[in-house]
Amino acid sequence: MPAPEQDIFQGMRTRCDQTPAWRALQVHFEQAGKHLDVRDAFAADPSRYQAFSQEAPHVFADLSRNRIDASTEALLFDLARQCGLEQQRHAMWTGQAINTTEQRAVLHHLLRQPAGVAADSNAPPLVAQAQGDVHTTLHAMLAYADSVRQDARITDIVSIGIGGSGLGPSMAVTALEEHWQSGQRVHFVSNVDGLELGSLLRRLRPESTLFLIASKTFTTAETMVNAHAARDWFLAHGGSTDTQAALPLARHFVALTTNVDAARGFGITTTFGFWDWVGGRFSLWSAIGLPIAVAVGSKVFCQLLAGAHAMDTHFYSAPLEHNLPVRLGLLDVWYRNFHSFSSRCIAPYSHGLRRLSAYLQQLEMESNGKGVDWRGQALPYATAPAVWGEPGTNGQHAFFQMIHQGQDIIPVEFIVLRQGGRDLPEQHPRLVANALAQAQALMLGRPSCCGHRHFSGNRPSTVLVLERLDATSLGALLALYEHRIFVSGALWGINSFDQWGVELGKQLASNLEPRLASGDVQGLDAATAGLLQRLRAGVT
Ligand SMILES: O=P(O)(O)OC[C@H]1O[C@](O)(CO)[C@@H](O)[C@@H]1O
Repeated sequence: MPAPEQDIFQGMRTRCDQTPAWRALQVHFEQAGKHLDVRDAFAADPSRYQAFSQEAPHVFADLSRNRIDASTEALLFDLARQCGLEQQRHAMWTGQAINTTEQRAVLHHLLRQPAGVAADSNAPPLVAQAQGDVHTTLHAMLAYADSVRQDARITDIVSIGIGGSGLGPSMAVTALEEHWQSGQRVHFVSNVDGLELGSLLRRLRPESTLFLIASKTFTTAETMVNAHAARDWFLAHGGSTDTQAALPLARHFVALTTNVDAARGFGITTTFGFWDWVGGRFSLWSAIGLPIAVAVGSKVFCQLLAGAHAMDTHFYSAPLEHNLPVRLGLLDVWYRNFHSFSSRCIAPYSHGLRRLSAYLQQLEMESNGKGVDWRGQALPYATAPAVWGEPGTNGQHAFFQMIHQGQDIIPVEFIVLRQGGRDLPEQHPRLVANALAQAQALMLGRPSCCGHRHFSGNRPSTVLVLERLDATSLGALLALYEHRIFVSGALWGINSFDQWGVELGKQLASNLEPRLASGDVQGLDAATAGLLQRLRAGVT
């Protein structure tokens, strides 16, 4: 941790609970906020829908069914200003090392910035250097992606990576299915459970398979185990480490990593790199996005970047009062810290967005699931909610019962497309009607009925509207979520860009794996020892 005198946030950042606005919000919540009924608010204000709608690039948001009014939002904007949100945003944008526990800048927005934009005059030299490196790597990666798409010998691309090195690319490739045109199949392997890779390898031929090993560090245990298993399979089926051989490993394995040396040690000669200022969960825009570019082609990949850049510009330049990531991030703080809502449901009414919740779980919970502030001091308030969901309408027939009538209030985020996809377009209105009906039912309820048919209503939801599910809209939507998470993290005073919480489990797993073979339980707690003895029968 940096010593206090090195605190780069000195004078720029105040923790939310130490501001006058926080205390004003507490009073407002007790006196008005917790009693707000959205139905009454609509009755009192015919322009509520307009007042709580927000246009942003490629995304329209209806916030009107949330438990807020103009005075709530005004206090939340005060809170943002008193916490130094604008200064923190500027610090991120200009390349200050705001990831203080790892001493790193946070510059994923540069990955989608067009070439030729001048760096801020206050930015450290790293930024101008990074801008050049980004475009050099992007051109090389896109040229390679297009060459793979034209290579008739390659039928299957297998991307091996986990967390940020898997979730984003697999979600985006799934979402952009209508753009797959090359006829090649793109597979994603994350789990160290041999079933995932093993069942896939049974269907592949080494001469027509390209493996992309996606790992920022090139040390993540699951990815390395799977990469070595793929390598063993390749070599056992006619492949060779000799670059002159008929089936050279060097042509069928490519690395997407910041650790070029480790990739070389693995036998890989083609590496697309990125930089320590790209966090894993923010990396789909970098070389980690190569599987996306291979699936949809360079042109569509550039549209994804352009959509995200449009949202970046909005986030950086729109006044807080008209800034969609800011309004959503503030709503998240309001719900988590004043209403004590502990989860948020993501309900994309789009089959293409079926992997979005899984992606957002890492983005939000790994970023903001923290218990200490940037100085390492314990927080007296809650941070990230649990984020979960399923595409509509499937969720309606699974867990929406609880959202309508359960004891917990769970804000829902509906994501709705104005235009459906090319398949069975006549079904799209039914999908849209269901999304609208759910939001309507949550708000209106059916208070006149009692017993089992009683719906209390006043259950909050947000509706995000995209014109259609294309690369531009997707890029904007994902950047919206990235920035919204930045906003709530900035107010909570946490480091949204590290992930120390995953370290302990990794260390313990590497200690336990050899014990499963040896049966040595010395020094283990009784529960782990007991289970290890029970489970080792299956692994020896
Ligand atoms: O890309 P790598 O280095 O393999 O890491 C994969 C994932 O592991 C984590 O470090 C921890 O789960 C994530 O933050 C990251 O996205």
